[in-house]
Amino acid sequence: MASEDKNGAGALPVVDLAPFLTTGDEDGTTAVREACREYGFFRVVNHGVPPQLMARALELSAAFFALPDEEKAKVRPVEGSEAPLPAGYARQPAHSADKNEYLLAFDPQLGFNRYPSEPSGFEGGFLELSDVHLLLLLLIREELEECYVKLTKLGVLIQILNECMGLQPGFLKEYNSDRSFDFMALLRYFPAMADENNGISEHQDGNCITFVLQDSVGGLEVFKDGAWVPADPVEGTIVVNLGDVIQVLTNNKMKSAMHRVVRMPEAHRHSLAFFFNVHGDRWVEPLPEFTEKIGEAPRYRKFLYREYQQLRMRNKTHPPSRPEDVVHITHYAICITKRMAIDPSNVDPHFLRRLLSSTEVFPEG
Ligand SMILES: O=C(O)CCC(=O)C(=O)O
Ligand SMILES: [Fe+2]
Repeated sequence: MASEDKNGAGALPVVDLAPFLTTGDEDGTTAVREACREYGFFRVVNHGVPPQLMARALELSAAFFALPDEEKAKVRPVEGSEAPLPAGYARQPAHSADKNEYLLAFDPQLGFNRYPSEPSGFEGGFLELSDVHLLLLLLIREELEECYVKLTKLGVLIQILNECMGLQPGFLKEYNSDRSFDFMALLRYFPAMADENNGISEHQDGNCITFVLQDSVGGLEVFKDGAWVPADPVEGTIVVNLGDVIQVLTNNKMKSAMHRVVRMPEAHRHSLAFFFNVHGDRWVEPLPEFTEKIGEAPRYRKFLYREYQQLRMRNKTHPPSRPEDVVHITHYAICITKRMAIDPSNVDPHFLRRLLSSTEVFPEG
């Protein structure tokens, strides 16, 4: 089911979902489990999202971002506009930023996605430029909504994770059965400057699982074994990364993947990230299978997902001036300290280094 990615396209394990999607076969979860325990990233093939649809979604996204700002502002819930937005989501700046810009899309059935009304009068044969824009936006709606629905289905991965975690069959499926907190972000990154190439700083996603589609430019990097490894584009594949919710449920046994995006010189990069989320009213806490049943102390206190999502959103809308005030999952970490008598004048520096890097002293975020 899974194999190492040997084609130089970033050292991500590759998971073939064909057996699982066709027969529900959950064999071969070992490699997924290892990938999740090591650094929380893998790549899926035969995932059920048609490659032409993926390519088309990225193409149309590029066409969207190439529109003038005032056309984009009609569908983006920008500052000052009245476009609807689910509670807790930030409005975006009306003008292009210097590193990246994005468009959020929600479940088409929730009615938050905003599109212009049907353009009329095409029969006349002559299209005003703005009508061309309208037509493009309608096309974008159709294809992106199809892509959204297909990516929602990729959520079956939760059942593979359930197996990997050794949970009761169907537990995660039920825990994560509501889809109303999912959303998708279309992203465009600007070309790197001579002295600055940050696209998105290193971070862990706060959600459950993220699916990333990317064009051929590259720039997504994963932190693995103390180094940044490129998750290079491989046509037709989807990059999967685990988020904080899975890390908390497994009491740190599975990793919320650390990643970042580096901008490339002379090229815009387009990607599409689908955030598979638990419902905001769900309590998130380490499961008994990873705590009391194995005699381990919980490393996080329980929290409502909605509360964490709002704190994370606040990081974006009101960025704290001190980096230590940015909210990460460590906000809920239970610090397990060890009391011991140490004579500071007589400490072996190797012992001290090991002690300081011990997750029992400073739980990882
Ligand atoms: O653009 C990408 O490849 C990843 C984006 C990302 O990490 C995020 O939006 O959280
Ligand atoms: Fe991310």
